Amino acid sequence: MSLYCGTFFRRKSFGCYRLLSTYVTKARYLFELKEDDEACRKAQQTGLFYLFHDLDPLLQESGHRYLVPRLSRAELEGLLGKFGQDSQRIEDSVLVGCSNEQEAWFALDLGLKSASSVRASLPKSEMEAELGGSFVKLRQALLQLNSVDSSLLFTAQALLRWHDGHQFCSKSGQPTQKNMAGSKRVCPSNNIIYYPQMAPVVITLVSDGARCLLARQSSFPRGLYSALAGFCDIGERVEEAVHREVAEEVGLEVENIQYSASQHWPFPNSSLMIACHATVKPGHTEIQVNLKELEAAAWFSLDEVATALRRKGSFAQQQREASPLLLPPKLAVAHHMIKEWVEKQSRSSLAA
Ligand SMILES: NC(=O)C1=CN([C@@H]2O[C@H](COP(=O)(O)OP(=O)(O)OC[C@H]3O[C@@H](n4cnc5c(N)ncnc54)[C@H](OP(=O)(O)O)[C@@H]3O)[C@@H](O)[C@H]2O)C=CC1
Ligand SMILES: [Mg+2]
Repeated sequence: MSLYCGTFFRRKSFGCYRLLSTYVTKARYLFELKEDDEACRKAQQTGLFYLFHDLDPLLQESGHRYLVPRLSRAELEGLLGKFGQDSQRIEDSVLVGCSNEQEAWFALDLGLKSASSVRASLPKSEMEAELGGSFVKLRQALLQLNSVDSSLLFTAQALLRWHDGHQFCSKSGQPTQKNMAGSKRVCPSNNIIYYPQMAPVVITLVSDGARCLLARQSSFPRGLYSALAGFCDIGERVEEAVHREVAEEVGLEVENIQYSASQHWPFPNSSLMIACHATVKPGHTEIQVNLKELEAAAWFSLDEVATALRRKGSFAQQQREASPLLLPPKLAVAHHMIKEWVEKQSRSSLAA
C-alpha cells in the first residue's frame, strides 16, 4: 500500500511507514508535473525561471566564471510587463528540473522568432540592460560554467530547440500544442503525440594495449584531438555502431567493447553520447584515415596523453603555447574516457 501525503510518499512495509528518499520524491514530483497541466501551471507560480534569447542562456560574469541567474515569477512578470507582454507568455516555458524542496525550475526563450505577435521576440540588448547580464552562446560559455549549471542549461537549450523545430505536425501540417511542462507536443487534428528526441551517438576510445587512438575533424579548434564519434544508424545495436564507425573512420576492426559512461550533448542537436572503450585486434594497428570524415588520426602514448591531461591553463592559452596535443574539456564525456584510460594504463604499468 502506498499513500501520497502532500510532499512525501510513504510506503507501508512490515507495519511501519518508510520515508521515500529525496531523489524518489523529486522524480515523482517531476513526473506529476509532466502528466498534469494544472499541477504544472501551479508550480509555475512558485517556480524559478532560466531565461534564453534565441537559444542563448542569460549569464552573469563573475571573475572568470559565469553565474546563471534565475528569475522568480514576480520578477518575470515585471520584465514581461516592461516589454508589453502579459504573463500568459510564461506558459511557453519548459520544465527542466526541481530543487530538493520541490521548487520547480523552468526555461523560457524570449528571443525565438515567431509568426505570432503575442509571441514576439523581445529586444536582446534592452533585455540584457534590464537584467544586468548577457545572452551568451552556450558553447562559448562551457568552460566557465560549473557542471550542475551546464547540465541544466544543456537540457534547457535542447528542449527549447526541439519545441521551436516541432511547431507543426509532420503528418497533417497543423500547429501542434505543447503540454504545460513541455515534455511533449500533440497535434489536435489527429492526436499524434511528439516527444523530444535525442540521436544516439557512439564515442569510442580505441586502445592497442599501450597507446590510444585520437582523431580530429577540420572543424575542431586547432590542436584538439578526441575519441572517434559517430551517429548510430537506424536498427543498429551500440556494439554494431562502434564496429562500423571505427571501421569507417580509421579502417580498423575492434573487439572487447566495454561501456564506460553516457552524456547528453546538445550541440549541434541533441545527442545521447554512449561512450565505450575498445581494443584493436593484435597486430592490426595501421590507421587508414577516411579524409571525408576526419582531418587526422594517430596513436598517442600514455605519456603524451597523461601530459596533455595534466596541462593547466585555458584552452586559448594552451593553443597560444602551441601545446602538441589538446584534449576535450572536462565536462565532455570524451575527456572522462581519456582520463579513465590513462588511470587504467598507469595502474597496469605500476603493477608490471
Ligand atoms: N561530448 C563529447 O565528448 C563529444 C561529442 N561529439 C558529438 O558527437 C556527434 C557525432 O560526431 P560526428 O563525428 O560528427 O558524427 P559522424 O561521424 O556520424 O559524422 C557526422 C555526419 O553525420 C551526419 N549526421 C548528422 N546528424 C545525424 C543524425 N542525427 N543521424 C545520422 N547522421 C547524422 C552528418 O552528415 P551530413 O552533414 O552529410 O548530413 C554529419 O556531418 C557530434 O554532434 C559531436 O558534437 C563528438 C566528440 C566528443
Ligand atoms: Mg565521426
